[in-house]
Amino acid sequence: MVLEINQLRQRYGEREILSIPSFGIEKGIYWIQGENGAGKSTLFRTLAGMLPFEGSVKLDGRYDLKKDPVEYRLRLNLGEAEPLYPSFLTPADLIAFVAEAQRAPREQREMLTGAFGINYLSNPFGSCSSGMVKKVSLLLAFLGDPSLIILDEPLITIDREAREVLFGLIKEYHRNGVTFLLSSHQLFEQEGLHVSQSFRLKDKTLIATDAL
Ligand SMILES: Nc1ncnc2c1ncn2[C@@H]1O[C@H](COP(=O)(O)OP(=O)(O)OP(=O)(O)O)[C@@H](O)[C@H]1O
Repeated sequence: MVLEINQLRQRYGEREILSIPSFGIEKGIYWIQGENGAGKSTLFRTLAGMLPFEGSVKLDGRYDLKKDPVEYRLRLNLGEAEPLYPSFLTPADLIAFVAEAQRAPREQREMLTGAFGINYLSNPFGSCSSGMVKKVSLLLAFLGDPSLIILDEPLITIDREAREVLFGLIKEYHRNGVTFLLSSHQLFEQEGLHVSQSFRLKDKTLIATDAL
């Protein structure tokens, strides 16, 4: 299995947000739905190793988030819904930093920068449009050699052209064996993206739904 979750519990203070007894997915493209506040972003941040949690999460049947934190993080990339970067930082610096951390080759970095048409790499984030910030965050999610890419609300603020680039990359990476977890309040099927299965985050857990 690409991703395996067991007895996952997540809370903010006293308030429990997630309680997932078990969940697993094989290779594919998955759509995670859920009402506002259901806990999608919390789940994604937990899976990306950004929040402490109870339970276990494993990638590729062997990399345990708690026991193999570096190997695990090299194989899971998260594109956040509303990325926030320090205003003084430039896209060029951030891309170089993440590329190094994810051991991404220079050609991949250049291919992605070109694909998203990201110019003005040296202007700090403070002067970038929200669409540009989002495009940089999406680019970062494709760096390296991930098994799983999680994109939280990837379609917000990006224009039609960037959306086409994004769907092209998802399809290409998927052909090369990468699994995707996507959340969106918009329908992916209308964009020509075939989703393997869809899940709904409800009552703190993930439930399979065939109502696509
Ligand atoms: N850092 C935090 N501290 C305390 N509570 C939080 C924190 N982040 C999120 N929450 C709460 O946890 C719940 C789940 O939030 P989350 O952002 O994960 O939901 P979501 O499904 O991504 O929602 P949306 O579709 O609106 O983006 C919400 O009630 C939210 O207010």
